Amino acid sequence: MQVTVIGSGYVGTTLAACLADLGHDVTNVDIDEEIVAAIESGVAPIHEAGLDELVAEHGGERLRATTDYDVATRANVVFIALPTPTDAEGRIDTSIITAGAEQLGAALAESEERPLVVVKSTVVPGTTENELIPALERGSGSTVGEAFDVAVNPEFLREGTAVSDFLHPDKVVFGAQHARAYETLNELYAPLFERTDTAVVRTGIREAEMIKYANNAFLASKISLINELGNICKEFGVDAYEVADAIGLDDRIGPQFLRSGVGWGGSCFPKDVAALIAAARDAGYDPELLDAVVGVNDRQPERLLSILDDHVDVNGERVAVLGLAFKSGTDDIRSSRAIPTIEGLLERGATVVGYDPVATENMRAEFPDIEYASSAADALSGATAAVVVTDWDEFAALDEEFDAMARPVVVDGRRIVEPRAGIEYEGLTW
Ligand SMILES: NC(=O)c1ccc[n+]([C@@H]2O[C@H](COP(=O)([O-])OP(=O)(O)OC[C@H]3O[C@@H](n4cnc5c(N)ncnc54)[C@H](O)[C@@H]3O)[C@@H](O)[C@H]2O)c1
Ligand SMILES: O=c1ccn([C@@H]2O[C@H](COP(=O)(O)OP(=O)(O)O[C@H]3O[C@H](CO)[C@@H](O)[C@H](O)[C@H]3O)[C@@H](O)[C@H]2O)c(=O)[nH]1
Repeated sequence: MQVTVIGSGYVGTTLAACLADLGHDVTNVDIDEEIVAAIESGVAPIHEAGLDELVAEHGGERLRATTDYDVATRANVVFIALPTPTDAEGRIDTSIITAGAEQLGAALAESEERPLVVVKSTVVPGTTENELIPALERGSGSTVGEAFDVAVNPEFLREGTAVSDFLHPDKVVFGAQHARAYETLNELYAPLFERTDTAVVRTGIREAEMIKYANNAFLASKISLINELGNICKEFGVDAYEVADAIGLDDRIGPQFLRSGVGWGGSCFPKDVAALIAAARDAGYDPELLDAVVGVNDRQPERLLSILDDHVDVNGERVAVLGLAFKSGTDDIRSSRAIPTIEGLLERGATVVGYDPVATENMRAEFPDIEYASSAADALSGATAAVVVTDWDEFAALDEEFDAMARPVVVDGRRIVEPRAGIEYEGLTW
């Protein structure tokens, strides 16, 4: 099929490269000329395992890129994968996606066929019907069902494993109003369904929008719950990881997302939970549990630092922050727990030295005045304490590097460092 993907960030590039790999002719549209040039020359514009290979294989051939929305006139399916950030009050900011939909509508006015416009971005229930369809109609001067059809197909990939998640999903969700839209999506995903045993959820547009938020709210809540239980475990001298392993054996709970520690960050959980809370409140419902989920998450970095305070007064001392990315496997620092951790250390008068295998440059833009080390060993050398914020595998192998610390206090927010004789080790929830 002929596919256009509007927006070529984490989701749009992964989606386009994977669809090209499944045999479709795909064109990414982005306002960023560097991204367009990279894809056209077969280079992935973002770091994702397996993406380089796909873009190298299909870029410039079955995978193209352009800044011109008019390419959508040739498409059977047009995905919208534009950003949906939050505004100052936590509400979803639909200005970018609405403007993009209107521009797409104008291009679709010239379409010979009736393409299916598929909302891939994460949008709160009602957004497609109340904002995106009207924007497409304004742009095209036509109505939904006449010049184009609309569906919602939320994305569940994780950063760091985006390609593998896309090609081996637990489920795909098709939200639509008419059989024709389900059939088109089915045809598009058919090569993937032939390879994998994927659950397909056929549902309405609002339901599909809500499933995405419910998914993320549930996962964020699961982590905040295990963090709350972990904090309680700590009070009783109980190892929260032993408890998590045991409760995870219950099929109704499951073993994933039970790693307690310094909390959740990233480009999705904080933004999506905030948007769901704001949308619920606007609709007249007070989401107390989700408020608490955010509250627990916001407090974990300060708990990490208060454990550090019990060991050492860091005022005037060098403190290493191991890990700056919001999780391992990515250079993304958006809402990383390292940010409040560094802020708390600076408030205490510490001299902060950060280390991350890939996220240093991104954190430097956020905190230009702290020191950055080129290895964990350099960060630890001469430090009075270290706090561990990201679960990079290499931190598990640290050993004699701790001997170079002025005082080997290690407070671990991710259960990744191996405790050993000679270090003053304490975990956040164990
Ligand atoms: N990142 C994830 O892991 C993830 C996973 C699932 C869903 N989502 C959702 O997918 C959507 C996209 O997220 P993302 O992380 O890919 O965003 P992103 O910021 O990585 O990428 C967005 C891209 O859109 C481009 N863009 C901005 N305005 C444009 C315009 N008017 N026309 C064309 N291109 C434009 C930007 O240059 C950028 O390349 C969001 O709604 C997000 O919540 C993200
Ligand atoms: O047991 C756990 C698991 C995760 N985390 C933290 O949770 C955050 C999010 O991790 P993860 O879900 O792996 O990364 P994302 O790439 O943000 O993916 C989430 O957000 C995406 C965007 O909406 C969704 O598509 C994915 O399904 C959803 O997992 C990170 O800070 C992790 O360190 C924990 O603290 N403990």
